[in-house]
Amino acid sequence: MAVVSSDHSTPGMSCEALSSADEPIRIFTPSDIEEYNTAYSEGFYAVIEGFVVDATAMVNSHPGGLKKLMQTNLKVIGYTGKDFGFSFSKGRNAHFPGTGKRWKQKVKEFLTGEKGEDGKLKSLQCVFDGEGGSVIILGKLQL
Ligand code: HEM
Repeated sequence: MAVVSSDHSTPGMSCEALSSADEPIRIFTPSDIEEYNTAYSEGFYAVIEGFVVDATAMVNSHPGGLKKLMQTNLKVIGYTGKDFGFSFSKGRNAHFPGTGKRWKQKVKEFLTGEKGEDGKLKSLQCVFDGEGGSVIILGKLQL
């Protein structure tokens, strides 16, 4: 089976620095995410570099398989050693550079995009290349 190794790791691609504290952004707590993932058997929220995404559309299409996708929010994944530390560009589960690049481009679009009726930044879809699937960027995680 193919393994995505840390050879693809490109820390400069990380999106964490793009975001500031005073954005009009939807905020989620870890329990919001855990509760959502428990309550909706077909819905799945994940955290990528501190941004909360609806990854339901990836459930049946993640090229690395369902098991790995479902581990996304666990502390064994990612680089922080804590829950919700997943990144496309840091850590042993790093993905191909094109995936991180698309992600960063969409996070920038999200952060500079329109606001919805609630005054918060509107959700934005991020479609990955090929059969890579898609996620919807919703907001930010507050630990
Ligand atoms: C929301 C979280 C995730 C998203 C949106 C996502 C997305 C993707 C995408 C678009 C690809 C295809 C392109 C590429 O390899 O870069 C991919 C492949 C892959 N992903 Fe993920 N991924 C997520 C989480 C994870 C996690 C947590 C792991 C491992 C623990 C993982 C392991 C893999 C592997 C092994 C492949 C390669 C499959 C192959 O070579 O055929 N992914 N993922």
